[in-house]
Amino acid sequence: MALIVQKYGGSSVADTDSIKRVARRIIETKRKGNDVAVVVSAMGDTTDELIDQAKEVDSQPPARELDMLMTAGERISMSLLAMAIHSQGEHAHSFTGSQAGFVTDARYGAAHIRAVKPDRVINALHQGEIGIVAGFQGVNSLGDATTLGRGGSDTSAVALAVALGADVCEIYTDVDGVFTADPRIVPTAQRIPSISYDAVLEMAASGSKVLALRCVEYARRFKMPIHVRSSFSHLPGTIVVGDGVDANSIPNID
Ligand SMILES: Nc1ncnc2c1ncn2[C@@H]1O[C@H](COP(=O)(O)OP(=O)(O)O)[C@@H](O)[C@H]1O
Ligand SMILES: N[C@@H](CC(=O)OP(=O)(O)O)C(=O)O
Repeated sequence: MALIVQKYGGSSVADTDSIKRVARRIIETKRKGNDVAVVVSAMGDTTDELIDQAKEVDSQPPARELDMLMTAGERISMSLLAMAIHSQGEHAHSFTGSQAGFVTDARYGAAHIRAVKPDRVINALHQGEIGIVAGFQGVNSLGDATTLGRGGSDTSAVALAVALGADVCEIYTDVDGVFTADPRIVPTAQRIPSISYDAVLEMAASGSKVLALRCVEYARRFKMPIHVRSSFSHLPGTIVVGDGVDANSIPNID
């Protein structure tokens, strides 16, 4: 079967009921016979709330401390998700960005991934477990926690998918894929069934926030297929691949 990386954004894990729902979805993919590694974002607006709290105690928080604080959001969701999976009868093991081998440069708040060495995630998969990785974070050469910039979990997911040699990186969100415009603002927007990296990069560059720009650049560089879909439905979503690649060749599209 396939090796699938699934990323669940904050909108998909906004509360504990949502975390249970996402756990069911992950287990469904695993029980179809796939190996599954998951990247998870902080619950709902947690990252914004953490930043607000930082500013309440220090109007100019040191970047190192702000990153230390922000990485806590994803640690909450990753461990709750591992527990929800456990309670539904499967084995899961959660990892911080550092534990999952995300080595970055030292730019707090806007760190760039230098290397991904996910040995512990690979071991978990070999044990038949589901690996859960905190998105949006890594560790610098000083051993300090770093964050990748807002929306950085998409990039974490593609980078993990590339490092694991996954067959597809599925990005789960709260809309049914990539649309011609933001479907929450433009009700007549149409879902795009499949789209090239270049076309989605143009959309991201012109302000569409459905996928982070760096995540698409990373996917294009390593030819990693991305499947954008809703965690609230089983509708087909949007496949993002290079020109000439058959979108139907991507696993787990039903
Ligand atoms: N072209 C587009 N297609 C789909 N969604 C879009 C588009 N442009 C903007 N969006 C918005 O992106 C949102 C999903 O991104 P985001 O809120 O960051 O989700 P997540 O928490 O899953 O990362 C959707 O709710 C939608 O309003
Ligand atoms: N939690 C981080 C990282 C992230 O990517 O979140 P989301 O996947 O919910 O956009 C942020 O809010 O920026």
